[in-house]
Amino acid sequence: MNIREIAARHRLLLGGGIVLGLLGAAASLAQPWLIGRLVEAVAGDESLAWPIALIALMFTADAVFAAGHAYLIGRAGENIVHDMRQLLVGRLLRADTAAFARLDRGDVFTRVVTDTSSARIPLSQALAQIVTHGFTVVGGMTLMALIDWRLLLLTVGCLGGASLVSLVLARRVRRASLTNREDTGAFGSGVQRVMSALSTVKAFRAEQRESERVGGLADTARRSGARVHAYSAMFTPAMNVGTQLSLAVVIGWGMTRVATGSMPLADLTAFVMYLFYLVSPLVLLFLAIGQLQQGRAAITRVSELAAVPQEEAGPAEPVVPARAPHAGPGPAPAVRFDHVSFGYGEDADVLRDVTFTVPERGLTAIVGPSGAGKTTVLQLIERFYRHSSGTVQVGGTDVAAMPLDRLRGMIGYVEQQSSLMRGTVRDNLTYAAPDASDDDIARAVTLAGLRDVLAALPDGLDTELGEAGHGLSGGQAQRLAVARALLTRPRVVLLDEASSHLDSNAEAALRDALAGVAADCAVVTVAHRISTIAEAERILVLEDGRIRADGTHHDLLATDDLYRRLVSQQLDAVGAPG
Ligand SMILES: Nc1ncnc2c1ncn2[C@@H]1O[C@H](COP(=O)(O)OP(=O)(O)OP(=O)(O)O)[C@@H](O)[C@H]1O
Repeated sequence: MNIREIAARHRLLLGGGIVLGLLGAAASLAQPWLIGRLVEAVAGDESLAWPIALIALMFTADAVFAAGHAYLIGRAGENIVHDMRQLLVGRLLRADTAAFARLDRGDVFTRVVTDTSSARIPLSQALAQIVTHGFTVVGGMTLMALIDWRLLLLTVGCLGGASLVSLVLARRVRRASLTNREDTGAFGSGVQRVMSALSTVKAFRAEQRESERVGGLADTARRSGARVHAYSAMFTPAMNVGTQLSLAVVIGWGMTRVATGSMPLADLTAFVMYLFYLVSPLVLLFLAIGQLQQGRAAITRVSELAAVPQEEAGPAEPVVPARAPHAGPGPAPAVRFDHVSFGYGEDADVLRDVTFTVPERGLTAIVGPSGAGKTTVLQLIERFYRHSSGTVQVGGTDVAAMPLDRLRGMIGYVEQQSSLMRGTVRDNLTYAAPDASDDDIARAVTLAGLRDVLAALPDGLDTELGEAGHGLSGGQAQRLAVARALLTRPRVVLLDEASSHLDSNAEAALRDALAGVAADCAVVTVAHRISTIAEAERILVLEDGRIRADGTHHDLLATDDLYRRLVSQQLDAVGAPG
């Protein structure tokens, strides 16, 4: 679905609004003509009751239709904004991981919140105004031509010049407002950037520098916004000059003709009234053209974001391979990599010809120097990225042949950085299983070694956490993330251990938790701590994107230099034998 289809979905409301607008315009166009008849009735000493009653009826109809028009168009506009926002949020949540990573968060925020609001204007308000005011202008001019075409030519001559100036201004407004939208997006990005790293800003005493930098962005947005207002502000005066000029000319020449008897006074009165009635729709028509131009810039920005590449959802049902993928005895391995290679974008491969198997149960640790590709392995299991060659299997099935939803339902992922959200501990814990029973929650909490932590919190499970789990220590947050991953009883738990060191109590709690979990399912952990490494039944040593060695802690200590080095670095870091 694209933006125009969204607008088309609300065509009934829009159409209804436009019809009411046209009826209102017709009612207002009838008024000068009726006033002309009133002047005739006064001059002819006829009854005034009918002309006055009709004029009152037209005023009332005009007001009622105008109110109905504004309501229906406003409502259609809000519906369009809502649908655009839903479309964008849906597409962002299902965006391809690599494409999403390239987006600027602040700019995305501006597009979803502000640009959707502006994009509604050309699709509802400006569109309706162009139709109804266009009708009033054309209708008014036709009636004026019927009264006196020579006076109309004079009027068009005076107003035409002003209209040309307004059209030029409309184009300038569009360009200025596009720049202003970009500047506002840049300001949003600047704010987002500092807000997401506020403690870094404080720790490096960069408050003043950042405040000047973000202030500079706000100033750029102010200046381009002022330019939009400067051009917009010239619209009405430009039209006013045209109107005043045409009024002076029409009254001057018209009165001369009335004096010579070649034009009835009633016709001149009606003509001058049409001229007055025409000015406001004409100004609004040009303003609507300006708004249309401004809104087109917003539609472009919304459409660009809606085109963000989407993650492939995989087949609706698992594809049954011709040959059973797992031919060996016993249950299928939890995870299997078979000659897998992968690179981010055009860059060189980060993983090269990686082959390993993770058994159905137990703890498998992945170790290796920084940048070796450990986190990337976990991300390929989750299918955040597609590997370029080889096969990745989870539970004996190729991940490419599985519906994405089912694949991720089999996995519990604990990220390296705190992945908690603002909300209560319970909200965070039950994120993947909102209907989890109290028993299931208690089990996950116990397995993750969180019972004592929860007991010490002021409101237990209902304690409110701040942004990114603010209110818990790093170790507690990590164990809460483990409990969350366990709640759905996944087949495979992926844990990306933070490289920072927890205190020894927290470390022991996490180690016990992992041992408990690994008795039930497969745990694959990127391990930095010697305590985790030593606990693992099997260790994969990754170096520069390749599996260099695998085996138990003791085997590897005896056979692999890099492993010995990694372990001794860890021992140095913790200052105690593992
Ligand atoms: N989103 C990404 N886009 C491009 N390159 C990336 C991306 N993520 C990681 N890389 C690169 O891939 C390589 C492997 O990164 P990865 O995060 O898997 O390493 P790691 O072994 O987990 O490192 P660490 O122990 O420091 O967390 C690195 O060279 C990194 O620069």
